[in-house]
Order: sequence, then structure tokens, then C-alpha cells
Amino acid sequence: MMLVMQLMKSAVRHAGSRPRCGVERLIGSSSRQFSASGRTHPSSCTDADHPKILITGGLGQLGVGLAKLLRRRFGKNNVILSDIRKPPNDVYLNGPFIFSDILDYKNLREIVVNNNISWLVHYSAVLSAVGESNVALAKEVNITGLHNILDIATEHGLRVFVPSTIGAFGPSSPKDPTPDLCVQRPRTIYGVSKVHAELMGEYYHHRYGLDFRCLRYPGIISADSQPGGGTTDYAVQIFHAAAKTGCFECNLRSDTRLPMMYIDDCLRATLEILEAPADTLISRTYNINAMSFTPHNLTQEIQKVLPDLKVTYNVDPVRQAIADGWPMALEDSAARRDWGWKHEYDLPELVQTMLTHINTGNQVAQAY
Ligand SMILES: NC(=O)c1ccc[n+]([C@@H]2O[C@H](COP(=O)([O-])OP(=O)(O)OC[C@H]3O[C@@H](n4cnc5c(N)ncnc54)[C@H](O)[C@@H]3O)[C@@H](O)[C@H]2O)c1
Ligand SMILES: C[C@@H](O)[C@H](N)C(=O)O
Repeated sequence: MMLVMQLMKSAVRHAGSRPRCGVERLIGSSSRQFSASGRTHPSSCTDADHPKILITGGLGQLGVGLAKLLRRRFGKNNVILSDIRKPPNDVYLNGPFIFSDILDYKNLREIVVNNNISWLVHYSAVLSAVGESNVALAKEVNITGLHNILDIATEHGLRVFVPSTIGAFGPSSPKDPTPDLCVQRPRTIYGVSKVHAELMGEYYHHRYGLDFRCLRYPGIISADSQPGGGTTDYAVQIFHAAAKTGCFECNLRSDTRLPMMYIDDCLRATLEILEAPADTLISRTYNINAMSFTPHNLTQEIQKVLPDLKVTYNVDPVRQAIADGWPMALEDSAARRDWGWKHEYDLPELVQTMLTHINTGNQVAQAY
């Protein structure tokens, strides 16, 4: 306790005089920081009806869709999308967008303070396949970046959502289904960084009362946004290829079974856990599951609508090795029990919806 008091005094003396890091920048945060109850998070939402939300890494596969959903719920100007890339015009014109590099702590803090942010959705990441080709970048973005996010969130009493992934499990985890709590020894830098995020978030929750919330997403499938370099990307690309050329070369083996989810289910789950009363959250990290399929299963389902689709296989050994170590299905009964998670899309609905979105509406309507 003495040490803590000394650190607090020292932090107050130095506050504002230079960039802070690690424990020092945490100690400078609000007086509620050492409450470990996890039940009361008084400053996590300054206005109960309208939290002010910042989404980092918002120009990837998931961010724009999430912004749309959150804006419908909380108002356009209460949701700020951010990224280090320039947004396309429609995104720029559809609501607040700002530059934010999660590696720049001072800039992040400025954004949180100037915009009175109360919830932070941390989407910036380097995904599994890209991570294996650039480990240094993945470490920087996924680990150093996460530290910045957790420290800022703790310092300013934010509610913070950080997605984890099926990639947080590894070859020694039970595979079918994979429970919430089990051995986690991933063999990718992406997976290692996501286990780190889960553990750090939960530690900050218990240690400082941070309102940390985390879902382990399956591979996410979306029609109008492209995946950012993961192992499950084939399951998005096949739809575009099917509609455009009728041919697809798959980089995973035909029998590789992985958990997948349609983007609407994923984004709804995210909103639901963000809104869940803190005392319903028995855990701070939950598996969520919807469907599982192989490239062969997916091809057969698409061929019900587009019978001429031809799929060939040219296996990428890096992606295949990653997929071979991942779960086949996630066990998600805790999410269903604690905050009412329920998926809406199984494989047939997924295929119908994807093909309808990708402009093959007539053929889809005839087929169903
Ligand atoms: N898409 C999926 O299938 C899936 C599955 C499980 C978990 N997730 C998680 O969900 C989150 C969002 O996924 P996604 O598919 O949209 O990712 P993505 O790769 O499509 O997008 C990530 C975004 O992060 C941004 N970024 C990179 N470095 C940054 C930095 N220094 N500062 C700020 N932004 C930076 C990129 O510009 C990019 O727009 C990630 O954390 C990912 O791990 C995604
Ligand atoms: C599964 C998920 O984390 C991401 N789509 C990837 O394959 O890396």
C-alpha cells in the first residue's frame, strides 16, 4: 500500500509534464481505480442513454458495420470511427471520422478527452496470416497498442470492448467444441497477442475495476467489406468469386472445419455485450458460436444456388497450419446463459444472404 501511495504521489507530481507509460500512467487515473468489485462502473457511461463511443481500426472488415449499428442505436454523432487510413467518401460523409494511431498514446488520450469518450471499441489489429508474415508489426499493433488502449481506458474510466478470436486457441486446446476455459497455447503471434489481451483485460478489471468486455469471434463473413488478411478469408472471397467468375481457388483443404459467423450476428453480439448490465457478466471473456463448416460444405451450399461454381484447391501451408490448430466449434453456453446470446444465421441463411447482397438476387430468390 505504501508503494502504491508513493507511486500515486509521484504520478500526480509529474502529471502532464511528459508522456507516461505502464504503471505510472495508470496510477494517475481516477480514484476508483483500485476497486475490484466489477459490479459498479460509475464512469463507464457518462450519459446512460448516449455513450460517446470511439472505434479504433474502424476501416477494416468490421468497423464500418459496427459504426452503422451503434449510430442507429446511440445517434450518429455519438460514434466516432477512427483508423490510420484514409476513409472512402461514403464512410467520411456518413458520420464522424478521425485519424487515430493506437501506437500514439498522447494522441489517443487527446481524442478521448476532447470528445468525452465513454466507451471504446478496440478493433485495430494485425490478423493471423498477415501477422505470421510480419511478426514485429503484429507485436507492435496487437500488444503495445493494446497496452495503450487499456491504460487510456483505465485512466479515463471507459468501458472497453476488445475482440478476441478462435485464434486464441491452439493445437492442444479441445477442438469440438472448445470451452471458454481450457488450455490456450496458440502458435501464431496473432493468437498469442489475443490471449495476452484477454488476460491483461481481465487483470485490469480485477486490479483497477476496468470495465473490460471481450468476445471470442469466429471467422466473420461479410458481403460489403473485405477481410484484412486472416485464415478464414476464403469464406468471404468464395462468394465474390462465385458471383463474378464462377471459379474459386481455395487456400485451405476442403475438409478444414472452422467456426464461422455472419457479420450481423457478430455486430449484434458486440452491441449486446456492450449494453449488458455489469452484474450479469459472470466472466469478462466469452466464446460466441454460430455455425461450423468446411470449404466443401460451403461450396455445396453455394452450388444449390449457383450450380456451375467450380472450386479448386491450392493449399497455403501457412494458413493451413494455422487452421489445423484452431477450434472446429466454440462452446458458448455461458454467453447464452449470462447475457442472452443467440445466433440467427446458420449456413443456409448465410449463403442466401451473402449471395443476395452480392447482386445475385434473382437466382437466390428462384433457388429458395
Ligand atoms: N474479421 C474476423 O473474422 C475476426 C475474427 C475474430 C476476431 N476479429 C477481431 O476483430 C477486430 C476487427 O477485425 P477486422 O476484421 O475488422 O480487422 P481488419 O484487419 O480488417 O482491420 C484492422 C484495422 O486496424 C487498422 N490498424 C492497423 N494498425 C493500426 C494502428 N497502429 N492504429 C490504428 N489502427 C490500425 C487497419 O488500418 C485496419 O483498418 C480485430 O481485433 C480482429 O482481431 C476479427
Ligand atoms: C478468425 C479471425 O481471427 C480472423 N478472421 C483470422 O482468420 O485471422
